[in-house]
Amino acid sequence: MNQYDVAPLEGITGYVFRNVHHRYFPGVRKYYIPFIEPKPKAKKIFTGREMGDILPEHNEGIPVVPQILTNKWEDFLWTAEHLKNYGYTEVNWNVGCPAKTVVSKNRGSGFLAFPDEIDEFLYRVFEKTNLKISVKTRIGKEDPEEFDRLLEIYEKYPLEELVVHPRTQKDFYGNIPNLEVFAKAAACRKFPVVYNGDITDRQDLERIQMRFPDITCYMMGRGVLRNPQLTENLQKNTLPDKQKIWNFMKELEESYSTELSGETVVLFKMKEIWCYMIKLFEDPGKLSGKLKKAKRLSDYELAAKSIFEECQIKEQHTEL
Ligand SMILES: Cc1cc2nc3c(=O)[nH]c(=O)nc-3n(C[C@H](O)[C@H](O)[C@H](O)COP(=O)(O)O)c2cc1C
Repeated sequence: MNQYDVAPLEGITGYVFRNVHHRYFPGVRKYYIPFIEPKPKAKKIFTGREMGDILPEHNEGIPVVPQILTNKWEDFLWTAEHLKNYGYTEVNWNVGCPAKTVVSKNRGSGFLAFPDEIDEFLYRVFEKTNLKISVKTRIGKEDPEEFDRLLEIYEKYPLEELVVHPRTQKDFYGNIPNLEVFAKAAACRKFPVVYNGDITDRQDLERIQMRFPDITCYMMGRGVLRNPQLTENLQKNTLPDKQKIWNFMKELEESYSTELSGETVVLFKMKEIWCYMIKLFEDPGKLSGKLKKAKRLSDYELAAKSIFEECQIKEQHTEL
């Protein structure tokens, strides 16, 4: 039986999204919390956003894993110990983020260019903590060939699991996931390996699955924004149900309106999801423009409702 995880998507899959998603589409194995950046010198351990995301009362009954973004093992351990105080038993390390601001500081996938430092980082972390540590990685900074050495290092440590997004930092979200390189991770017997990248429907999943029958766990990010029912559709072998997705979007908007202050912020949050969700529909045409231009929630709601009422869900596979 396959299992499905929801990827960390900074600014999107926070606790509000997570709670509504879990209510509508239960059965996700793990929801990853978007990255937390250690701030050992700051007055507050966690920012407001980070705190909102990790509070146990914001995640009741939801399987969540927090994620840390740093290239300093001391800072990782410092934050991980604080997360332990909130009841977390597993922490994920982000060596995948391709954003320029992160990579320029040799963090996220920028750190992949320093394999010896990665080795030292993991050695220190495993030496000093009994928390379960999983890693979310890309296959290299510049070149997919870098993955051989990286995998060799990962295999030295008892990782809880290794999530692999088979692109380099340089690929960003271009090119297609490199399945030849992913095959090397899929052959690993030291720890479970999770596939992540470009899964939007059953067709995508089956393509990966045929090639890697031993991989049973899949993490999905943008595909869940395109179709929030994706995890359920894959679990139950069903197609997207417009009414259910509409109800989900309505409740998400209500939850954001309760948790956030100001119509503009809620509008921004909903529109961000629509950047991906619009690709679920056949020919949204002018309605898509109306939704993008909406300045009030009432205008947004009208445009969103019209798309759900007037446009068919695409049967054919679409790019993300
Ligand atoms: C808007 C956005 C925010 C993201 N934030 C994070 C993050 O906080 N931590 C992380 O490890 N990856 C982050 N990612 C990467 C995703 O988790 C995922 O690895 C990537 O989107 C590929 O998977 P997908 O094709 O299923 O979307 C982010 C991606 C996007 C598009």
